[in-house]
Amino acid sequence: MTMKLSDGERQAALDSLPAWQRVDGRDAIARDLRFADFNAAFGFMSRVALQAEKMDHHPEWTNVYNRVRIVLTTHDAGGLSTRDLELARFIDSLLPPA
Ligand SMILES: C[C@H](O)[C@H](O)[C@H]1CNC2=NC(N)=NC(=O)C2=N1
Repeated sequence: MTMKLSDGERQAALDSLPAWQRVDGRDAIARDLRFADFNAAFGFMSRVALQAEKMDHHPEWTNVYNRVRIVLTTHDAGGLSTRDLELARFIDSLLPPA
């Protein structure tokens, strides 16, 4: 069973993922992105979607034209887990350094 991160683990994880912010009132992290156009945004989302299926771990996200907001949390654990960190690192690996 996936366990929520402890307070210390959460802080260390956030320190290691500078492009991600905590979400107010939730044990979750978010990253806001802007692409050149819808095609670029949707191409990125497709790559994330394939990885999410592989991991059986899925983002909460919204897309408006060239903007994508991604929120990661582990529903089964009721908060952030190592699965979110793994998916966040994969997402970061697709993007230029922040
Ligand atoms: C049954 C299935 O394995 C689970 O519901 C998976 C699917 N994707 C998931 N995604 C996320 N973000 N959190 C989960 O707890 C989760 N659980």
